[in-house]
Amino acid sequence: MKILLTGINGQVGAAIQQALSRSTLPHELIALDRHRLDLSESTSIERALDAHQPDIIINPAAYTAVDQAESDQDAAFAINAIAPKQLAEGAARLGIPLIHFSTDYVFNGSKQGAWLESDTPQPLNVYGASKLAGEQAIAASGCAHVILRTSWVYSGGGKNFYLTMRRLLSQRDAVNVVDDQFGTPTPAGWLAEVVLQLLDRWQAGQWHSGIYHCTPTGVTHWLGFAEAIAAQLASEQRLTAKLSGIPSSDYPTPAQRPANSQLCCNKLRGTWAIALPDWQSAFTTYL
Ligand SMILES: NC(=O)C1=CN([C@@H]2O[C@H](COP(=O)(O)OP(=O)(O)OC[C@H]3O[C@@H](n4cnc5c(N)ncnc54)[C@H](OP(=O)(O)O)[C@@H]3O)[C@@H](O)[C@H]2O)C=CC1
Ligand SMILES: Cc1cn([C@H]2C[C@H](O)[C@@H](COP(=O)(O)OP(=O)(O)O[C@H]3O[C@@H](C)C(=O)[C@@H](O)[C@H]3O)O2)c(=O)[nH]c1=O
Ligand SMILES: [Mg+2]
Repeated sequence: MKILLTGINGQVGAAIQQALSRSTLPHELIALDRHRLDLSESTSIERALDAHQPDIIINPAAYTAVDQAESDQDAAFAINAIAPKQLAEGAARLGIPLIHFSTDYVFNGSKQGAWLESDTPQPLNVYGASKLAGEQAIAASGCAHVILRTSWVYSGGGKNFYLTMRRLLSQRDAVNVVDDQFGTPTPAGWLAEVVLQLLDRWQAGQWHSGIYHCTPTGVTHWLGFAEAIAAQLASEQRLTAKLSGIPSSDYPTPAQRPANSQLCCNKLRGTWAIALPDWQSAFTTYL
C-alpha cells in the first residue's frame, strides 16, 4: 500500500510518520512537507496525486494558528478548506480513501455534555469555520473518507499548549490559565496509533466513511491540563510558577473559543473497535 502523507513536520504528521516507521504494516510512504507539496498552490495537489498514484491519502496538514486566522482568513481557508476539497476530489477521481483531521472548534461550545457527530456545528472563529468548510467539501466530493475530529492536540515537539506551559511554568513566578473552557487533551502519538489501526482495518477490507470524534475520554479545562503539566514539572524539580485559574474575560484573544468542546467518541469506539484511554493516563503514556 502506497500512503501519501502531508504535513510531516506538524505534530500529527510527524507522529504518523514515526508510528509507520515502527509498524509492521507493509507500506510505501510518500512523506510530503510544505516544500514538496504546498497546499496553498492550487495546481500542486493534482500534480502530486498524478505523480505518486497513492493508494490512500492522509492529510494532517492544516492552518492551525487560531488567533492569527482571524486576520488571515484567505490563508486559513486555502489550506483548511480548498486544499482538502482538492485532495478529496483527487481521491474520488483515483478511487482511493482520504483520512483527514478536524477540530472541536467547529462547535459553538454551548452544549451541556459531550458533542455528538450528529450535532450541528456552528464555529465561533475563522479557524473553526475554515475546518468546517473542509469537512463539508470532503463529504460533498463523494470520496471514501474518514474525518477524525479531535481536540487540544499536544506532543513533545512543535507548537502546542503543553510545551508553552512547560516553558512558562518553569520560567515565571505566576501563570494564569482560563478555567471556563472545557475539552479533552489529545496526544498526537495516540492519534497516530488510531490512524494505524484504521490502515490495518482498511488493508483487511473494512471501511466505514464518515466523521468520527476522536479524543481520549474525560474532560477538563485548560487550567486542569496546566495542572497536570505543572505536576510533571514538579516531579522534575523544575516548577517555578504558582498556577491560578482565571475567566476567559481576563485572557482576551483575537479568536473566541468554545466554552465546552468535549467530544463524545462512542461512534469511533463502536464502529472501528478502537479503545479510548482516559486523558490523564494518555498524558503519562505518551509523554
Ligand atoms: N493542534 C491542535 O490542537 C489540533 C489540531 N487539529 C487538527 O489536527 C490536524 C493536525 O494538527 P497538528 O499536527 O497539531 O498541526 P501542526 O500545526 O502541528 O502542523 C500542521 C502542518 O501543516 C503544514 N502546513 C501548513 N500550511 C501548509 C501548506 N500551505 N502546505 C503544506 N503544508 C502546510 C505545516 O507545515 P510547516 O511545518 O512547514 O509550517 C505543519 O507541518 C489538523 O488538521 C488540525 O486542524 C484538531 C484539533 C486540535
Ligand atoms: C498561553 C496561555 C493560554 N491561555 C488560554 C488561551 C486559550 O483560551 C487556551 C488555549 O490556548 P492555546 O492558544 O494554546 O490553544 P488554542 O490555539 O486555542 O488550541 C486549539 O488549537 C486548535 C488548532 C484546535 O483545533 C483546538 O482543538 C485547540 O487545541 O488557554 C491562558 O489562559 N493562559 C496562558 O498563559
Ligand atoms: Mg494556538
